[in-house]
Amino acid sequence: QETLDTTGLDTKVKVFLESQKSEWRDMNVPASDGQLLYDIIVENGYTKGLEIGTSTGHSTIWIAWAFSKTGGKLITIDIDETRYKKALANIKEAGLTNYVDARLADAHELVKKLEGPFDFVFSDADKDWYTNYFKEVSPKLEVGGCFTAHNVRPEGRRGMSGTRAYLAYVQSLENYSTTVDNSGGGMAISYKKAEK
Ligand SMILES: C[S@@+](CC[C@H](N)C(=O)[O-])C[C@H]1O[C@@H](n2cnc3c(N)ncnc32)[C@H](O)[C@@H]1O
Repeated sequence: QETLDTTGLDTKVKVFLESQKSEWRDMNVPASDGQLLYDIIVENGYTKGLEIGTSTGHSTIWIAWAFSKTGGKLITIDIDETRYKKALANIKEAGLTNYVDARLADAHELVKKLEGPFDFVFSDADKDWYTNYFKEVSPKLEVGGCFTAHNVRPEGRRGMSGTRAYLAYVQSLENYSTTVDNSGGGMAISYKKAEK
C-alpha cells in the first residue's frame, strides 16, 4: 500500500502524542490500541472512517493520522460537549483537522442517519449499544472493510455484558471474519468478507 508523504505532519503528531502521553484520562484507548487501528487502516488503504465515541480524541488522532497517509476522512461522534470541545482542540493541535469531521450528537440517533459507505469503523461508546451500532452500520460497510470494537474480551468483565453479547453476535456471522487482539484494552477486529 502506497502512502502519502506527510513528513512535516508526522513530526507534529508525534510531538503532540508524546506531550500528551500521560494526559489521556477520559476513558481513552491506550497508545498500543491507537497504533493497532493506525496499522489496520494503513495496511488496507482505508479512506472512509466512522468512530463512535470520540471522548477527548486519543483514538481519533491515531485514526486521523492513518488517514493522512491514505487520503481518508473520519466522521467521529460524541454526545458530551466538554469532551467534544477538548477533542476538537486536541485534533487541531495535532495538525489533523483536515482529516476529521467531528460531530456533537447522540450516536443512537446519528449513526442510523449517516449514509456511508464506510470501509473502517471504530466502536467505543456505550457498550450496551454495540450490537445495535453494528447492525446499523454493517449494510453501509463495504465488503473488504473492517469493523473494530473496543473493550471486547472473550471472557468479559464486570459491566461489560454488552461487549460479550456483541462479540457472540459478530462471531456468529458467516460474512465476517472476527479476531480479538488482547494486547491492549481488547479489540474485536471484524473483516467483512461478503455482503450476506
Ligand atoms: C471510552 S470513551 C471513548 C474514548 C475514545 N475513543 C478515545 O480513545 O479517546 C466513550 C465515549 O462515548 C461517548 N458516548 C457514550 N454514549 C454515547 C452516545 N449515545 N452517543 C455518542 N457518544 C456517546 C461518551 O461521552 C464517551 O466520551
